[in-house]
Amino acid sequence: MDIGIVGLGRMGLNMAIRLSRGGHRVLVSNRSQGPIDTAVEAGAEGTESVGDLIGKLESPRVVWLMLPAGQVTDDHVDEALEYLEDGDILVEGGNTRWTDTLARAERARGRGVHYVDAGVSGGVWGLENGYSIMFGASDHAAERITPVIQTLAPSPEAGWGHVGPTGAGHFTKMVHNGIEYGMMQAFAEGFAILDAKKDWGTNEAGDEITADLDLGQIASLWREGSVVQSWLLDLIAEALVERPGLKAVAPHVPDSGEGRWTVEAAIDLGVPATVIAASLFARFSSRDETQFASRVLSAMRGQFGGHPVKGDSGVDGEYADQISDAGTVEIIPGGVRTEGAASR
Ligand SMILES: O=C(O)[C@H](O)[C@@H](O)[C@H](O)[C@H](O)COP(=O)(O)O
Repeated sequence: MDIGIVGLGRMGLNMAIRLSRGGHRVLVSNRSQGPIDTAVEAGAEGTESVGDLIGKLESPRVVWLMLPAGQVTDDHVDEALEYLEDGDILVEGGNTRWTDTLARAERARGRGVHYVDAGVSGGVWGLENGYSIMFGASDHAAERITPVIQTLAPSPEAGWGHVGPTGAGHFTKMVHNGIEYGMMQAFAEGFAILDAKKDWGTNEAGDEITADLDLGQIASLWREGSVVQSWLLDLIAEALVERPGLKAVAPHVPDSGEGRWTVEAAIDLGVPATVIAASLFARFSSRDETQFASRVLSAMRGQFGGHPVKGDSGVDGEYADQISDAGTVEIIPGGVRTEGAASR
């Protein structure tokens, strides 16, 4: 069938290619020309603008926006609605906040345009493996877009679904990503514990035995037969085998909003989401350069207990007077060991 794809970033370009390979007539529009050329090589037709793309589609038209969530998507929804007509379908496949989707669907309804919100998972691997697609739509729009969904999905029968009315697609994808945060955090913490373990007691001669665990080996062996086997684990195994220690990766984890919205939804609905909330806050901690909360904690301990307080440059800090009273400070895994410290 005819479909127009607007936005040829990491996701949109691969989706356009997969749809072209699947035999659909795919028209593409993008701000820069390079991705258009790549899509055209794969069988798509390039266009000059959103208006040009919509003008060349057969009615009733199906236009799929695949853009970064937020203002860019909002602007393109309005632009597309200028050209779309009664009975046309506008699909929005970004990681959009579901409440924004409802507002945009309202604007589309005012022009007689069916609005479909598609949660699309699979990342850069989707081109070859297919995308998991969860979409919200009216029954009419769902039926009309099913042929393209089946081509994008891992198979025509599986990995996709019409999950509810408009809004339900992005709501479902939001929760999917909340789960993703929790699973990622659990794997990350498990491997951090494995990485920290070095001491294995003493041998018969009384010598201490120390040895690092091979995390790449452990991740790889878990891939087959273990309860925690998963695609995320596959990716961890590849990363740890190729880059042991991950020294080139900064311990700084961004987020695009889905985890925050999942926690907000949990609060609105009164549903406990302890793991997802903790994993979201762990990402915030990774970016907290000031570590102010930890400074407050350490200062309080120093004040109420006379416990040693480590300064920014070793033991010489703002609380150096307390430190000298307390003795030397040594940071050890799992806590602070002090020598000669007056303790209560
Ligand atoms: O299902 C997926 O394919 C991913 O979830 C994908 O959508 C993307 O990689 C996340 O949006 C990253 O989200 P954060 O930036 O919030 O980690």
